[in-house]
Amino acid sequence: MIELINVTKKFENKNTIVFPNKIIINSGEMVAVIGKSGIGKTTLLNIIGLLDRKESGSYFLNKQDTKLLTEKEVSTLRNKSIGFVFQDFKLIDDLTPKQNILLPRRIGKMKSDGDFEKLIEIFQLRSLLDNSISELSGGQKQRVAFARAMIMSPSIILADEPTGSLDSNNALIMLDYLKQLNKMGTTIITVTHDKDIALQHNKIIQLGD
Ligand SMILES: Nc1ncnc2c1ncn2[C@@H]1O[C@H](COP(=O)(O)OP(=O)(O)OP(=O)(O)O)[C@@H](O)[C@H]1O
Repeated sequence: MIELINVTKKFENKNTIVFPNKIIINSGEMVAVIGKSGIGKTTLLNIIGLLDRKESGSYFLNKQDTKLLTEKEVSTLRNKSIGFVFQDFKLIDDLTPKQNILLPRRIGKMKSDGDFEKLIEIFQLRSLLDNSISELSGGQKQRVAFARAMIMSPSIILADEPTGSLDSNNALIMLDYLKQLNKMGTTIITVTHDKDIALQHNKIIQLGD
């Protein structure tokens, strides 16, 4: 369970974002975060994903006050429990798609490849595994990013505009992947500009008016 109480984020240049007083996301929910450009959607994902810990207010993750976690605890939690799909994918160009997908397992010093085979089937990546990242289309990069986000079987997936660079057909396929994951119990939090995509989630969090 994710619980944010009176959270605000002040950037060094004094930009301040005030989030709703209470944001509660239960385990197993599939939630869309919407709101106009610049309102703070990505910032919210960064806070929930513990990438940004300099917010004020309280953030409880599974009843644990995240302010009390050490940096080491945070990086273990992030690697094991939270999968990110970033707006710009953040794939590593010097690694192949296969190496990118397996990177969290290597960082976590895991000997097995986990669900690698299953994920490359789901995301139809077999023929691309040893290509260069720069040769991939936006949609292909997005599928690699998803497989990497899921390789640790995280309990939470945070996806920033996961359908942003896809045509409408592939956007629906991506949404289906998210729904399948959610059916298996994964909490999904999707930032999206697309009202139709948002309406396919169980809950919508609107930032701003
Ligand atoms: N590192 C930073 N330093 C200063 N201001 C920042 C920083 N990151 C974000 N901001 C500001 O915080 C606000 C929220 O940014 P954020 O990226 O979270 O918005 P968003 O709702 O995700 O926007 P978009 O839909 O355009 O992606 C914006 O006004 C942005 O300029």
